[in-house]
Amino acid sequence: MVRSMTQLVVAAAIVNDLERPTHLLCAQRAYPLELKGKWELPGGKVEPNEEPAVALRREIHEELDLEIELGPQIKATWDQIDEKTREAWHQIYAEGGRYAQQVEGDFSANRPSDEGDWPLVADLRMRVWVCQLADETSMPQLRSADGGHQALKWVPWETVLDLDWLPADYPIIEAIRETCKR
Ligand SMILES: Nc1nc2c([nH]c(=O)n2[C@H]2C[C@H](O)[C@@H](COP(=O)(O)OP(=O)(O)OP(=O)(O)O)O2)c(=O)[nH]1
Repeated sequence: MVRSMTQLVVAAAIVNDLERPTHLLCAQRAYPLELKGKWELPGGKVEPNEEPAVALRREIHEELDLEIELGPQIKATWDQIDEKTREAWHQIYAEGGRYAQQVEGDFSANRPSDEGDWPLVADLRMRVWVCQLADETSMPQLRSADGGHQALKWVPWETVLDLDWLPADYPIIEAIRETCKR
């Protein structure tokens, strides 16, 4: 198992109801410029010595001012970044930029992980849980302190894959949808 060299990202697939999920909360990135406009799952990088689940609650609190209940983890169904995803990242970073080096990096470092993490660009992997809002009456909205996103929306399973997701997210969103529609 090789994973010590990679940075762990945690993300929440927030659904309207863990028992009967019909909609997924999708977030649109505002930065960096290369990723602006792409959709993703809210979350972010785990800090050194931080528990992944704690990091996820922290990120969701910082970004959306929400408390979440964690449901099942969506484990990776594939373990290597594929050619299509790599191509897509290359296009995004064609002009260079803050993360360009990650895309040029050694993808083979992103090996299968016993924890079920999904491979992203070169030195990132992502752990994903299906979640729901702890208080179902709360309305997700962007905090002014969350400079990272420009929009949020609840999207039904039927159209969720029509969004312009970050390239590595397509198989992840598919797996979330399959799990939730079961
Ligand atoms: N949050 C999130 N990040 C994703 C997804 N898919 C994907 O490729 N990523 C990538 C984009 C970024 O390169 C990285 C997450 O970094 P981030 O910028 O959100 O992390 P952060 O909030 O801790 O912010 P920073 O301190 O690094 O600026 O993972 C996703 O669905 N959600």
